[in-house]
Amino acid sequence: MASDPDDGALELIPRPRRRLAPGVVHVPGWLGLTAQRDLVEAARAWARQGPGARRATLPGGARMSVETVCLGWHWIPYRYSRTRDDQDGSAVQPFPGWLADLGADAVADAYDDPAAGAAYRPDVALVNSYRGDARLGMHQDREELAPDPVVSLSLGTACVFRIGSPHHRRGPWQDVELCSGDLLVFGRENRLVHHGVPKLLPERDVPRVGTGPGERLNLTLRVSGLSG
Ligand SMILES: O=C(O)CCC(=O)C(=O)O
Ligand SMILES: [Fe+2]
Repeated sequence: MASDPDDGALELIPRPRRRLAPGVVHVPGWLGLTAQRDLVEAARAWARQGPGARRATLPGGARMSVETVCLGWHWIPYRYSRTRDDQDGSAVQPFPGWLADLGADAVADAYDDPAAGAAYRPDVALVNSYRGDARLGMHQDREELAPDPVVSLSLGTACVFRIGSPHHRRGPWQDVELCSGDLLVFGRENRLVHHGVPKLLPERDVPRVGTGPGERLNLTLRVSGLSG
């Protein structure tokens, strides 16, 4: 991703890119400030449209603490729909072509594999907003029928991102800090890795990207493998 001129000042201590496990790559500061601000603005517009973002209800009746708006396919625990069945039933918002292009760049960069990037056409995004004590329990992203990687982009307040293995929901796991602008890709043999967000790190400085006080936004891009 092209960097923009005021990015360097924020990275006083450079954080190197890291391969956390086979197919799992963390690229700190992948998005420049302008791109971060543009994405936050886009996320605000998506959350204003129609019935807006919502805290999804889990099958047991509990509500998630994270607020989500979906693009392309609407995710309801644990399935996809073209309509917002747990809201007003309206059609899900379209998945923009420019976001698919961004996802393709992300995969190409993270895997250092232009062909993998060119082949990547995500058609689902979950745009998650975390505030206060919001967190996300350990889970797998497994409602998709396609094997393609998941691209995650973080904006605003930093968090602890916990990543384990595809085989066990409990540890061992690694805790990684995801900061504004960071890219994380998980795919290949770790496409079904267990992961979650146990807490936000609001004490961290956050670049002014347009998120609310203490707010973290995360976009996950996925290939549904669904048609229709
Ligand atoms: O917020 C994050 O970093 C992860 C989000 C996530 O795992 C999901 O939406 O399935
Ligand atoms: Fe996930």
